[in-house]
Amino acid sequence: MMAKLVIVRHGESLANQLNTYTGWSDVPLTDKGRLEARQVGQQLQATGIQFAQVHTSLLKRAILTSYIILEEMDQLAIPMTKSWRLNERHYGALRGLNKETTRSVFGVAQVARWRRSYTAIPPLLTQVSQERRYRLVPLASRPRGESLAQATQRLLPYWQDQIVPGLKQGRNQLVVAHGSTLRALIKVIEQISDQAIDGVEVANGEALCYQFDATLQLIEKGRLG
Ligand SMILES: O=C(O)[C@H](O)COP(=O)(O)O
Repeated sequence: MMAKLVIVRHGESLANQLNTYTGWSDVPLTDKGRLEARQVGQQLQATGIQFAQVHTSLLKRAILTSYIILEEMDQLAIPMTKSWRLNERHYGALRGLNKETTRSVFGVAQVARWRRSYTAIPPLLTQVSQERRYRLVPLASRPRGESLAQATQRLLPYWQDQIVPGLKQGRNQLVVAHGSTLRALIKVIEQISDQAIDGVEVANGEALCYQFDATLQLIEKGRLG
């Protein structure tokens, strides 16, 4: 039995527009971001794919992108799971800072490491988030800043327990998440090395489509649009 996994990065957010580090900041979509979401939804609708389940984060830019996609596909009724494990990599004390400004303060090489290396950890916040949405996440599991490697570790249980079983049963899955958590997922699915992952980018509103067999062997990979 074959199943498809479609992974989509949320549309442009206000922070993307302002070129600031976002991470766990809960920023809204811009009008352009909503349009990007609508376009992905229309492209998916045109393929005729039916999803069994949608997975997204606890951040509204991804949640709203999911809703817009499902609305375009007339599939709003499918089960949706929101998990902190799909949240963007936590950018620690960099969040809210302008990416260009940090290049002039910390240097191009350091910023490139923070943004694309697998193991670089950004400067940490002094406290974990106390927001209500994370109340079910143990304090010790809440990051104050993460490397991509650390974000991959907290994403993996979700992938294994919530996404893989459906794929093995031949049920198509949609994941709407963030630049770095999708890089983590792509790394796991395509078995990309720690070094090579620094060259992987996912744009706002970009969708990748994977086809698996019942043993989770990757049969095909495609890009939508
Ligand atoms: O959290 C962010 O700032 C963005 O989602 C992704 O950041 P990046 O462009 O440094 O990968």
